[in-house]
Amino acid sequence: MTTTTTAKTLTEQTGARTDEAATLIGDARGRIDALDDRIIGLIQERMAISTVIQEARISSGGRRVNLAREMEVLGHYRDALGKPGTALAMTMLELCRGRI
Ligand SMILES: C=C(O[C@@H]1C=C(C(=O)O)C=C[C@H]1O)C(=O)O
Repeated sequence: MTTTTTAKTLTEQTGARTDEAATLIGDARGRIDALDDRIIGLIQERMAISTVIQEARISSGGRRVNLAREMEVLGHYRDALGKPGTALAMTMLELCRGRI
């Protein structure tokens, strides 16, 4: 079987109907990709700090999870981003301390 790959034009890649809109979208997507890389890096940094806290608490005889603190974190995200912020924070907490 032979596979032929044809490069897509910027207009095809973006769904725009004009070259002007395609260029704007292409540039803006580049900025979004850069932001996503930074966000992922920040989440990884948060995971590492959260692990330090959890290990210190467990080593001291405590539990991995502290629900009162998690309520504060959830409230922080909800206040800033509304209901979807709560869902985002719940996913982030799961990344940081696993499923409970
Ligand atoms: C990091 C902590 O430990 C756990 C992880 C949390 C987090 O990642 O924000 C919050 C509460 C705890 O369940 C903490 O107590 O601050």
